[in-house]
Amino acid sequence: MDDLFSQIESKPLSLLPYDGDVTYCGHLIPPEQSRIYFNRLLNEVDWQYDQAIIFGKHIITKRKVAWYAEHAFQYTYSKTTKTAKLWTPLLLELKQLVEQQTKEQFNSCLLNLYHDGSEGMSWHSDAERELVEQGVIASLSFGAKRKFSFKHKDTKETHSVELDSGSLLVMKGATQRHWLHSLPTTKKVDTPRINLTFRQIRTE
Ligand SMILES: O=C(O)CCC(=O)C(=O)O
Ligand SMILES: [Fe+2]
Repeated sequence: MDDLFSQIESKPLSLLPYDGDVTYCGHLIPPEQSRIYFNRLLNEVDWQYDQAIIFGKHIITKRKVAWYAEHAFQYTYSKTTKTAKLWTPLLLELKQLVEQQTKEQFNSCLLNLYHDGSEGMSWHSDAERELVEQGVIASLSFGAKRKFSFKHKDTKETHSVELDSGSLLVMKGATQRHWLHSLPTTKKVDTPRINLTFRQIRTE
């Protein structure tokens, strides 16, 4: 496992022209290994339908989610509070891969399971007060290739990238302050995708 990176030539691509720092590494994990990770994540993660309160209404999302961390942290978004489950060996293995590549440390991970292209995530930024300010978010994708977009909050400029299976996208610096991101829904994709966003939760 340790020499996985040295086997793969992957020059990260820089996506944003200003006000943020996003890099995309298309082939962090080779296709066959990515397929194995996808299946293991599908079977081993404790997937749940996500709940939120939006305009006072209790909503249950179509996509499934899970949240794991080094402690039973609590995290509030869309007016619902979630408690983290503790790292599993599989998630620790993926965390180690991501930490080696980014030279950063992560203490939690939010996972999303999109059953097909009819499920996505609308425009948002990840700057909840539980997160370290200007912390790094490392996003690992498996399964169906999906478009991922950024939109500047003031200029409305947009930039998109196709997130492939086994790819890593790293968002840091002022990115969350100035840019929104989304996973648009699409009729072109009829297979599932799993995404892991490794995050830095404030501990003090
Ligand atoms: O599925 C993705 O690629 C992105 C998910 C995301 O933006 C999030 O979980 O905050
Ligand atoms: Fe996000």
